[in-house]
Amino acid sequence: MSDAAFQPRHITPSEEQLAIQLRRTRLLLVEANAGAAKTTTLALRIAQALHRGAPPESVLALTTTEPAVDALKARLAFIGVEKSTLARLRVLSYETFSREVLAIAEGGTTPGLETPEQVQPYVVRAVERALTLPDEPHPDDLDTDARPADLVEGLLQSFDTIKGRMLLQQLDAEQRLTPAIAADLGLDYLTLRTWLCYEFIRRGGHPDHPEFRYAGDGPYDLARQLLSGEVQPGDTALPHGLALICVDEMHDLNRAAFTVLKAVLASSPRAAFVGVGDRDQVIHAQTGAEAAFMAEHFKAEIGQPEVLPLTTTRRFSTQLAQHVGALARKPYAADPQAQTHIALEPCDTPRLAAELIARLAQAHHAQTAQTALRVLLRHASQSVLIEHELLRHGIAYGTAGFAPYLARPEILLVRGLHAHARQDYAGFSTPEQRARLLDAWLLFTGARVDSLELRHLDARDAQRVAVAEAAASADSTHSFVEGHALRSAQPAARRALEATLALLRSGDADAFEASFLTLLDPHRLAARVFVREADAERVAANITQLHRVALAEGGDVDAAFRLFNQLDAVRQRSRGSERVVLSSIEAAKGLEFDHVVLPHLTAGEFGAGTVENRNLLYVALTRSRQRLTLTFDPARPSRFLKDARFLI
Ligand SMILES: Nc1ncnc2c1ncn2[C@@H]1O[C@H](COP(=O)(O)OP(=O)(O)OP(=O)(O)O)[C@@H](O)[C@H]1O
Repeated sequence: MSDAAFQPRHITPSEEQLAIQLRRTRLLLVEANAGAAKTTTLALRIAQALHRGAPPESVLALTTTEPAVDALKARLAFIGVEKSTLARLRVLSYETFSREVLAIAEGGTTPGLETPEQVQPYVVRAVERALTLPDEPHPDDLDTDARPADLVEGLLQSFDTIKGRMLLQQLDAEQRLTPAIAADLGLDYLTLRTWLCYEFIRRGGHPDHPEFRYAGDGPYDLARQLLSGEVQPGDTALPHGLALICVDEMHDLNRAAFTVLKAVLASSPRAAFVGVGDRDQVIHAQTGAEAAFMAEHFKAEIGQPEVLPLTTTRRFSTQLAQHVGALARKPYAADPQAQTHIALEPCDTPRLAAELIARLAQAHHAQTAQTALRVLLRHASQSVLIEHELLRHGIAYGTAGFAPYLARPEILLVRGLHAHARQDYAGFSTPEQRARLLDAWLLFTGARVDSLELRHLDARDAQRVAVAEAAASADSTHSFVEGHALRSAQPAARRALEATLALLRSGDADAFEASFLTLLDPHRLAARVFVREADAERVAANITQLHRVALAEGGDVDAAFRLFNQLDAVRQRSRGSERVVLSSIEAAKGLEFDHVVLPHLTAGEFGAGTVENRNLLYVALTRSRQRLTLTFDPARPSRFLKDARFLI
């Protein structure tokens, strides 16, 4: 085995980085600020292990999300790890890793459910079961006037916490569950009872594996089996003989993932471990993420780690580091060579901010350097006005973390309402566009496809076939909306949609301005369909923004909708852009961009002064390299601007 240092491409490691790259210690932790080269240094450490002769398959790197997986792979490629080697390394999210281990332990894969809407029926059944169980010792504590469907959102949030923190595994197996114990766990009794019923339904009746797994169930199920001894460290299902185990974004560890990590370490006792994280980047506290897993819990349950520093951010200037340090209330050193230009742009209205962003994007495209401009948004609905402005100027852009506004189901529905009212489907010229439009109609009307000829198919396939047939022409699309989507809509949805259609048929601009949102009532329309209140709010916000944009186009309602159609055609013709991207903050975690624009740092726009919002802002600000542009309404600046000393 050679111990010469791996020589990376593109960078010269600092002494601190080299110390981490070369350290062979069994347990090594690095806690450092955003941009201090944690992911890069983890990549260097992995490359060093390969350089020393470790087979790529003997390296396991775990992290929280798929974007974080991609960020680490990108860093490995950046420093010169060959593509063929990269493909053999195991860089995985906890969820994927745990499900892979469980598939081996259980002898087969378990179906995954992706959305809250897919798990909703199971949660509703669980509530109904909890409310009707015979011999319930505390029936008064289960009293609720709410409909089970209205409880689903809150329950799923509590389930995230129960799973991530492994709350029930903290109790004795024999302990009887009482309202007092529920309160000790920070839950109400109905939630606790429903959780037990939900797990009974999810796991019951299947001898080898659960009926399904939803987000967080991979690490939770594996951790549970590890604690109960069904899977043990050293079992063949777990990898062993690993040379190196790494964890990136370690601040996102929760109890379930930590339990999995402990078993991975115990199964490969000779492996070296390196974990890196930054406690101010915790944005998933609801799933039990806690910085303590890279500090006191680690020490108590795994062992005393060696701790090495990465003291200096390599990404941005000292000036920006001072602002971010003030926000996070911690020291923040930066590379004195790095230059980041910070521009504070007061914009009295969102429209002015959108115009500014369009100008910045245009100038950005005019540069020859292939640099990236990323507009980071707190809410997807904030993109409507900005995208509209970009499209009007023919400026190519992409999106990350959300769909382009003209393709969002609720916007398709509104455009489809207008197309239906006017019997003009010019904006939906291909069968694919009409199929997406019909999917939106079915989503918001709650109408089901119920055709004798399609009875042999399951509900989803039947809908796909029926929609594809109906989308073949504009006429058949119109008939499907009239004869099916509207006719079988739930009565309240149908009333709202028909009233909106009548309004759009009238072409009356004043009525459109005054009554469109009241008649359609997008929040209620969405609340009937989506489980999460946040989703209903998002739908309502998107439609409200579209309405505003339509009004700003002048008095002619039909002309505004024709413009949406034209802009959608522009969007589809342009191949999108990787150089100018509008994105959620979550989708930018772990990444960096030459120019970051953070619009709407205005009171009430970014969110209240909670730790989670502050950490989101911290993540957003620290993505920038050479330029950072912040916009805000000077009459109502966000308090975060003061906390970060951008404003006095
Ligand atoms: N030795 C080096 N010389 C110059 N630049 C470096 C060096 N090491 C890392 N960098 C650069 O520093 C920047 C930040 O690195 P990296 O993304 O690894 O930081 P991080 O701590 O993981 O950030 P975050 O916490 O935001 O995920 C990158 O642009 C990277 O290329």
